[in-house]
Amino acid sequence: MLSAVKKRTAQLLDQPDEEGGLMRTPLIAANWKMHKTVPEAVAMLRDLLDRLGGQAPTDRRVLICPPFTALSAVRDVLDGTGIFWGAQNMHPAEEGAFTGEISARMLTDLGCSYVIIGHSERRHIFGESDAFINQKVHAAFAHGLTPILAVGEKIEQRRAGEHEAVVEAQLAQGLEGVSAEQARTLVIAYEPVWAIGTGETATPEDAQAMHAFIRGWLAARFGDDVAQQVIIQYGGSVKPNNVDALMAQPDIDGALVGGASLHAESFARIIQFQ
Ligand SMILES: O=C[C@H](O)COP(=O)(O)O
Repeated sequence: MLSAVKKRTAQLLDQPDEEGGLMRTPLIAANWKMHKTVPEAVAMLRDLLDRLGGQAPTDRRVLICPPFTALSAVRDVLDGTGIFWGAQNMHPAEEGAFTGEISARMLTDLGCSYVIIGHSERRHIFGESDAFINQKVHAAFAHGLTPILAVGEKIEQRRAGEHEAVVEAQLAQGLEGVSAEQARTLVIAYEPVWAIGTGETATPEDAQAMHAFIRGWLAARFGDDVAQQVIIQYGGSVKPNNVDALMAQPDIDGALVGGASLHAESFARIIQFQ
């Protein structure tokens, strides 16, 4: 039945649709990575809000993940606008001698709703393991943060036909010990590593195929009803000129946007996908 699941946009967030079915509210997220000072962050968001008429759209969810240093200022600008803010990473411990790290408590103290966990740059540049990522997922849930678990294969793994196996292993290990009730609120971001920051996007069909595979895995692990509620974002060179085709795919429920989220004009257009 999963192939029959249609993405539906809601007039009111998180409400059952008119058919009594489950719906997935699209989630468009900005991952600013290591970009923007506080004044730059504030200026971009004011520009973005102007372009959106001062408020988040009601039929899709918008999330900004700035660097830690800008979170407080981002909260001050976004509070009351309906746009969410979150973090790009966190440490799984409550607190302690972890120089340079940030805990879930610190993020919720700043009003964060989401945290990106297991981004490929954390996995491949900073050597984060699936076991460590799994600890972060549990810590996020324990503090009421929604984890955005990022998964995706490298180009050599795709060429070798290993992409589904790679993603399956990342899901299985990253979600070890997660309950069905927790999984219901989860976000997965599929980001093929070869498409990140390269301008090379997966075709809508290739992305859809992997998203359907991920939803099938979630259904087998947590049940169909849970799988139908999980938001699965695509990330990797999402731009104004390709977002519509990507978002038209039935299992692509949102976008995790890097480069094109840094500028108000391009990010506003992505938010306003058709
Ligand atoms: O988290 C975002 C992704 O890494 C995508 O980045 P990109 O849009 O610059 O390719």
